[in-house]
Amino acid sequence: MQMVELETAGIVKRFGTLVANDGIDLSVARGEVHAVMGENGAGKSTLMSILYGMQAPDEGSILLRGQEVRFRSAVDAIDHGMGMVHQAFKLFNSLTVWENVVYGREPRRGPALDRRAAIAQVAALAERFRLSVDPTARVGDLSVGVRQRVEILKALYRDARILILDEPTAVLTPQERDGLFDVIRTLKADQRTILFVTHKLHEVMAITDSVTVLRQGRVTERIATRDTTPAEIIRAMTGRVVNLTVDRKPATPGAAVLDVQALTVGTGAKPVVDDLSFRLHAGEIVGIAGVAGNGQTELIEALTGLRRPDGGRVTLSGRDVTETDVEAHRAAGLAYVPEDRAVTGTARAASAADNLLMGYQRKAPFAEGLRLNAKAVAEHARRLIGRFGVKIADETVPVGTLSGGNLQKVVIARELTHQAPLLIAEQPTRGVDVGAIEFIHAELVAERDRGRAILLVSAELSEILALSDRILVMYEGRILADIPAGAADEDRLGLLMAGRTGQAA
Ligand SMILES: Nc1ncnc2c1ncn2[C@@H]1O[C@H](COP(=O)(O)OP(=O)(O)OP(=O)(O)O)[C@@H](O)[C@H]1O
Repeated sequence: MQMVELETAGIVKRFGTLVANDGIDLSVARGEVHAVMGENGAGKSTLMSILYGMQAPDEGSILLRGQEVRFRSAVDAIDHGMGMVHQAFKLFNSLTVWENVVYGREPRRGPALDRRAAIAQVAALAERFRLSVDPTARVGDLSVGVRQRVEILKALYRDARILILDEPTAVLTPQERDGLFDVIRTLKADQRTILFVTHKLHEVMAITDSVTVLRQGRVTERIATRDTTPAEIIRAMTGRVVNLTVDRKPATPGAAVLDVQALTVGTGAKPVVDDLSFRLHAGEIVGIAGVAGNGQTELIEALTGLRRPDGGRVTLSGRDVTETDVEAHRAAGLAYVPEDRAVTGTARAASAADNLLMGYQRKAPFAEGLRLNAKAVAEHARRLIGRFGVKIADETVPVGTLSGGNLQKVVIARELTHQAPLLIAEQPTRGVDVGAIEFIHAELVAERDRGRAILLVSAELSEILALSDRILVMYEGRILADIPAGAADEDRLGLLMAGRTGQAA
């Protein structure tokens, strides 16, 4: 009989009239990898933030190894052996790996920080848990996958017995994901307990021992992974059957909507975007695959008017927009779903209605002279909230309190409903649940079939493969390969994304 490491009994958390956690019982054995799943807004993040001491529950209790605990803060939770790797890493980019890991708990020799001991301890910890990382490297120079390892090291350095991983694979390549899974296995062998929050069913099946499914703040399923199936988990999450494959006919591309010629961002010997050319046509979805940090961000900034390129030309619907700003790009026919929904995608303090309108307020039927037609704005918002299944009380609520996935739906809803010839969608389904992924994918394909040109940037290779008619692989600022979707698979793309053309050919 395995020992129970973590238990919750009847956890309740309310926000006004909304019950985010409605009596949650969780039970996780020591050394278990336990998945926590549920639709957007089901209450996963709320529960994790309670387990990590960031919020106090209104009711219920947490038991660690049979003892009831009450965390007063995250520091208190850490002192009790809790660790958490957030989706947005909390590291200092200008500091080294070891400085980040020991920060706040530095080994000392007398009053002075013992640098050598710190580096040695971090190196030993990395070796023990097979977290390959150079302790003296600067964090800002590291890839996303390695930075995630630094976060895990930070938790282990504080002797985390229970590690919460919040959608840890969202930004990883397949190879990095496999590396993370190896680390998880090593942690498990050392009797560490893992809570794995994810929307990805294949990962749950691959790495976890058991699953708790939440729905509207309640547990609808608690089962050993080997005794269940993805379809059963989906039913527990959504109460319905979800189609995981995208129905899609071959594309019939029309005229070029976006023409990028010799685009360069950055100067010097190695620009971030390096002499890059491609065309995107009406009625096709072109996917950009690449490990974060290979120039995709800068490419998209240059294509959307957020940044002036240092060379080359961008033509949108026949207009040269190279030197123009975002507004001019929008006017020429750009819709844009940005990667960072919380910062550039939405205004957190503004209502859902305002967020669903943003950027389009001067168009009919919303503009009435210099004023807004409030009725049209509200109706438009209510229609989109219903159609996209945004979980929100009504359109007047500020979007800052929405769960991550619901915020993403707001951005997608806004950008899909305006008939711009070009849609640039960055990580369109990051953090959204299976049901919403099914819906968003079907909408993107429908938009393509209506003749839109869609540029899809995604770290999710299965998404690139499911949707793209053509795939461009970016590596070090260049397009390393331009392949028809039929000729691509995860392994080949993974190798290309790591810059390895030889093996992939
Ligand atoms: N500070 C807050 N104030 C008001 N409501 C909140 C707050 N935090 C969360 N909520 C609400 O609680 C519910 C649960 O949100 P939570 O973030 O826990 O969901 P989730 O399962 O993590 O969703 P996702 O998969 O989208 O991240 C949502 O309806 C959300 O809008």
